[in-house]
Amino acid sequence: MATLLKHSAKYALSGRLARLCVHSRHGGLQCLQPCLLPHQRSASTGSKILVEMDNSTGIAVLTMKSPPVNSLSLDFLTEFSISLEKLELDRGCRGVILTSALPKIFSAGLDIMEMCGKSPEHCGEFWKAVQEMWLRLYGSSMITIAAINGSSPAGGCLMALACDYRIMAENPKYSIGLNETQLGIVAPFWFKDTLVNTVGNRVAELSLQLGLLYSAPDALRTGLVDLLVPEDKVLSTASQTMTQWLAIPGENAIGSNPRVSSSKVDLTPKVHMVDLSHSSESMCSLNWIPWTCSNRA
Ligand SMILES: CCCCC/C=C\C/C=C\CC/C=C/CC(=O)SCCNC(=O)CCNC(=O)[C@H](O)C(C)(C)COP(=O)(O)OP(=O)(O)OC[C@H]1O[C@@H](n2cnc3c(N)ncnc32)[C@H](O)[C@@H]1OP(=O)(O)O
Repeated sequence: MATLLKHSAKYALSGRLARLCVHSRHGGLQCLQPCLLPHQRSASTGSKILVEMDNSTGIAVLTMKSPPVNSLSLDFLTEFSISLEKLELDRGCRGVILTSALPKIFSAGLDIMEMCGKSPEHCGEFWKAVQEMWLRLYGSSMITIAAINGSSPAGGCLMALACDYRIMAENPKYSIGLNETQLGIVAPFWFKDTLVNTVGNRVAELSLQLGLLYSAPDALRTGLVDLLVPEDKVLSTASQTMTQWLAIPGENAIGSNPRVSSSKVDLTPKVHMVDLSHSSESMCSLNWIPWTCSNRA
């Protein structure tokens, strides 16, 4: 299922985002305002996300800047997906580094306020935006690297897992993991699949059943992250790593889409986005009963 979703991700725009993108073409989306910086750099900043594009390297840095904890609200997720889609459509952009402007926090995951006392319609829209974020990141044809410079529980961890590579600050106070069961909720199957793809069945099984949050060193040990570096080196290491990844042949490979790197599969649209909001494990489904769902990998 994850593979299917990944393949469908790049080309599928669900309702809200599609509407906003059309809206933006008419100049109505006020949150993304481009401005030019020296040295072939350009930047666009919304209220929650800063995108800095270096045209000489093809590397964009997408910085989450939504205090206090970069929680994934509907507005945040919408801005995030739009930003990523813009980069996806920019043929000059080949790699994206995802990081946080906030001290000590990468992302606190889904915004709890979005999940309390809201209408079913709002929940549906919110949940669709969560899916969209994941589909866009996981299915991106760009190289994606998470520069994890703070704690990253639950949905924050999912964001990092959806990237191709994870570099974390080696601060033992920072933690990362899918801790949903500790909150009395179940990580949906596609969260689970993303974790299994990274750490394997047994580690994922234990992580999900116990809702484990790993310290940075333990995250490295389990394979949840790929590299630990001193805090002040997270971003520079991510840039260096990105440069190495981008040097791998791919762009001119026979039959390849010039935008799709060698590490990515053919993303020719074949299927449309699966509406997970109607799945039995979705928060919006009438059948969604958290304690009956299994997290077994
Ligand atoms: C909770 C679920 C409700 C029911 C949902 C029902 C159905 C859902 C079905 C399926 C969904 C399954 C998937 C879920 C994925 C998720 O992401 S769930 C969210 C999980 N997130 C967390 O558990 C993170 C909780 N936060 C923390 O651990 C810490 O805050 C932190 C991020 C490590 C930061 O710690 P620190 O000490 O620096 O700061 P504070 O704790 O003092 O927090 C500061 C400030 O931020 C607010 N806040 C923290 N996390 C969130 C959040 N996720 N959403 C919104 N707001 C958050 C916190 O309340 C403080 O606010 P203040 O008191 O107003 O200053």
